[in-house]
Amino acid sequence: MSEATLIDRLRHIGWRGESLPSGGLRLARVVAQHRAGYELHDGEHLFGAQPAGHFLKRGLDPAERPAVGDFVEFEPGAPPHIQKVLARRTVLSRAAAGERYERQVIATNIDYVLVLTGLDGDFNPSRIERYLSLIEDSGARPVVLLSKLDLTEDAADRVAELRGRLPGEVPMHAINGKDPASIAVLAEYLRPGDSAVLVGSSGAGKSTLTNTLLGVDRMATSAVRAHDSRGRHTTTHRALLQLPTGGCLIDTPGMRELKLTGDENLDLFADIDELAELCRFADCGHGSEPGCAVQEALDNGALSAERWRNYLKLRDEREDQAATLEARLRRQRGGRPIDRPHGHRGQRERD
Ligand SMILES: Nc1nc2c(ncn2[C@@H]2O[C@H](COP(=O)(O)OP(=O)(O)OP(=O)(O)O)[C@@H](O)[C@H]2O)c(=O)[nH]1
Ligand SMILES: [Zn+2]
Repeated sequence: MSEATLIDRLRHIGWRGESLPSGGLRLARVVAQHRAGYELHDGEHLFGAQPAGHFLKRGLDPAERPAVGDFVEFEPGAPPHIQKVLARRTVLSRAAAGERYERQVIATNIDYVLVLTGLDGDFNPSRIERYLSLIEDSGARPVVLLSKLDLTEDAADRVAELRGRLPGEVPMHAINGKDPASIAVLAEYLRPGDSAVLVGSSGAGKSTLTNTLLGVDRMATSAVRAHDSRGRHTTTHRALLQLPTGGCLIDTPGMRELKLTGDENLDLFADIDELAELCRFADCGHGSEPGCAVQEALDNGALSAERWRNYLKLRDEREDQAATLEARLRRQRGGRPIDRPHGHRGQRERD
């Protein structure tokens, strides 16, 4: 096969590089990760692969291991072995569940995160703010999608409420996920070579919208559903979908439970920080202190009580994560010789 064809195929699944690897290595994208290994896609075929030994070394920062979305150089064979992870253009991460702090890479090289919420009972601005806070430092751009426009009578009010709450630069679209007209609305985020992930709670309409974007008819939809119940196998099939618009959609189970990492600035709430600067006391607790600018804004409606509560919640969660992270770094510094093999590690994590 010609080099041009290989490059063209890789570009369709989001590769932005110029030249293919030499020395017998080949290039592919990680589309799924299982306990038993990785699934790679080269733009044409899906196949299993194992990480080379150096990725399994103890003490290696988990963030350096191959992750969903990565472009990797692999050595063909049975099985193929991943040798190298190419530089990532964006990294989505979250705090791993559990008592021990761990920052986990969920997906890389994602251009757009489509945050989907139903305009019906699922509508929840606080959840949208949580997603946006997580995406904040990833390099990926968030797009807020409000589904079930056709089912909701007060859609316009909800859209206006959210528009007033989110920063103006975050694109927002109210859609009917079943209507093929949505494809045109979303096409600018799904252009050839772009990668998107679709996140949102159960029932928000992720499968429905995915099928619409794929142009799958109803029969095929139920076939996809039947597959879904079989779990792991489905992830394989649906892990990287090449859409007719030219972009690709990455479906990773990692996006389902999202915890802050402790590194977020909560930029979304910068106005609240500015407000707090105006309080009479520098250490104002924003409770019953006189001259509290936050209370004043809550009283006169400039700041909504719900948004304030969500800010406090996300801030507490971030502080907890940051404290756990700090404690872990201290343990690492204390417990290891200075001349340790991965000396760059602590440095990176402090960034
Ligand atoms: N009328 C209408 N129904 C929708 C729309 N989006 C989703 N639905 C319906 O809402 C229900 C849930 O949609 P799904 O696509 O299964 O939701 P999901 O986000 O994939 O849910 P999980 O698979 O549990 O994560 C289905 O009955 C869809 O037909 C929409 O925009 N309009
Ligand atoms: Zn105050």
